[in-house]
Amino acid sequence: MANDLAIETRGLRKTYRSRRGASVGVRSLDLEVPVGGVHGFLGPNGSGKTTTIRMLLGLVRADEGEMRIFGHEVPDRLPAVVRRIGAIVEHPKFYPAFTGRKNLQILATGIGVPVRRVDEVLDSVGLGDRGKDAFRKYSLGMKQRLAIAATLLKDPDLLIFDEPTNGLDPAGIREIRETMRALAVEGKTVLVSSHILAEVEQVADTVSIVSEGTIVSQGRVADLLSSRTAATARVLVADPARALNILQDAGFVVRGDGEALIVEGVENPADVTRTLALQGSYVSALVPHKADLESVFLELTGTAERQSGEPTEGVAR
Ligand SMILES: Nc1ncnc2c1ncn2[C@@H]1O[C@H](COP(=O)(O)OP(=O)(O)OP(=O)(O)O)[C@@H](O)[C@H]1O
Repeated sequence: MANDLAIETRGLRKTYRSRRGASVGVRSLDLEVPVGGVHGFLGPNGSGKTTTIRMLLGLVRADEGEMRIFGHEVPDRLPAVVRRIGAIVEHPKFYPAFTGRKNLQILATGIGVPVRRVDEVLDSVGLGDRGKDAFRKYSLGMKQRLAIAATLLKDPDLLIFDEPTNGLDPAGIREIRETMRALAVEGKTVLVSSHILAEVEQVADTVSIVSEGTIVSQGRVADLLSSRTAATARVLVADPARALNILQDAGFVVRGDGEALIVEGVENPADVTRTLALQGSYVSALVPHKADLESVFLELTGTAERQSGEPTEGVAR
């Protein structure tokens, strides 16, 4: 297994059994999360993200497969690596009447972390000047950032956040996103699960896309997109009707789209501009049509959450 991975799973399988029958949590799940940066763990509801995270943290037992965190086999070697992991899996409990700072001081004392660390972690999540306010006065986004601050007390190398933006408004989502980005800049590895692609797309360096309990694609966001770049170009010219004929005569598959032309199967955009220029038709703009992560996600998972009217940001469950 590779050393440059913060998390690695091989052939992970978990089936939940009850009197009502069996339900597959994950099946042959091979996850690879590189060290450093934000990794988006993406998939529709029920695709197995929480099950995977709970298995990694030793909260649920896998039926089959291997898991490693920073090279340590888990759950067997979890004690060796647990100090390097901070996780939010469920809503953490804080005392509503105590200030954010007081809540963290209690936690720090409980886990043997120097209390001076509290102000550092409040600063890290942008709550430095709100630490003296009572927890009950916090917005949902601030509550969630306090939860993130709590996971930072031990100064872990790996942070695992399961749907951290659930229930937050767009401003809260943005704050969490900025917090995750800042953690990645500090050199941490952040695994963040979400079923709302737009939340993760802007912040993730790498992603894995899970569908029905198995990984259907993973890697750098840029690579995932470029591997699926449709070789289609949108071309603007002064005289589209004439340019359309020129390109058709040269063998291009082309159609009109209002003032523009859409040219399919373009391996090299310069071929289009050269062909037109040779006939005295000059291109004013040529925009390659790239796939976005949304279409890749929909294609791979077969879901259409946004198309069914679900908001791209905000509460979604
Ligand atoms: N405790 C459980 N008992 C029985 N089935 C379960 C249990 N937990 C999860 N499952 C099933 O396992 C599958 C994966 O669920 P999981 O919660 O891991 O998905 P998820 O991707 O985290 O989805 P969500 O975003 O809705 O939390 C689902 O079909 C779910 O119904």
